[in-house]
Amino acid sequence: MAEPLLSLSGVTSGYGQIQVLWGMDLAVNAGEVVALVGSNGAGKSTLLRTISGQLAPSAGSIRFDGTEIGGSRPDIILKAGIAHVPEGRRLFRGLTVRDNLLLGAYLRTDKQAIADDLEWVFELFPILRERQRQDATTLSGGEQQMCAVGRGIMSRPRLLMIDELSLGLSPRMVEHLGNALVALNKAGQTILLVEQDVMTAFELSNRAYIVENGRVARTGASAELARDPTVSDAYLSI
Ligand SMILES: Nc1ncnc2c1ncn2[C@@H]1O[C@H](COP(=O)(O)OP(=O)(O)OP(=O)(O)O)[C@@H](O)[C@H]1O
Repeated sequence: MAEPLLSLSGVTSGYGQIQVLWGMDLAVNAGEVVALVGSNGAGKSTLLRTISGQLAPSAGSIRFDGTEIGGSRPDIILKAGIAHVPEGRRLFRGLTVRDNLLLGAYLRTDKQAIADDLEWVFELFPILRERQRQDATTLSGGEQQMCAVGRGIMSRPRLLMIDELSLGLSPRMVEHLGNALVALNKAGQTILLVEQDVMTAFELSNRAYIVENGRVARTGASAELARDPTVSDAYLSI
């Protein structure tokens, strides 16, 4: 079998003296949607930050497309093809929706392809086309999430990582974003998704990892995990 697009083996990481990840193993194959679920503080965001280079792993290996990227700078990792949509969206105040989206393409020089990708983002999220000249931080929470995901898409990543897609959003907005993710994946986008809402995570993904205390507690096909009563008893209420 081909090597996974992303593979982590024995990754440990944290913040100074505080160790959060204790030997994480994880793989994402090209074309998959993989979800990370687990309670608050389990280490899911820390894992994404370690993959995208905001944190350097203290041990273990992170391979992307056959190359070791663990400890590389964030811009190198972005250039290698990993985009990180952070928790809390982090849009730039004082910049329009359009300029926030274009910032996602700041490492690219292929003007026509950038224009095509902007059009693709507007197709996925038509409200962003309407609001493109508005300050991005004046958008509603759901629209800001669309803009943050769109900014990630604008780097034309081979792996799109999204932290907390549904946090604080209405069910209708979550459905809308979920549909966009399905469309993106159908177009070939590989996605690693951190999602607090376990059922949404299982519905949107092919496989899932349940993270507990910085370790993988369970992994498997999302459809099977969703049917497993030990999983639903333990995690559906978090
Ligand atoms: N900047 C930081 N400095 C120190 N400790 C941190 C920092 N960010 C997170 N932590 C700690 O790391 C642990 C894991 O946090 P992390 O945000 O990765 O969890 P999570 O699984 O993403 O949960 P949540 O959904 O609540 O964000 C927590 O104990 C948290 O307090």
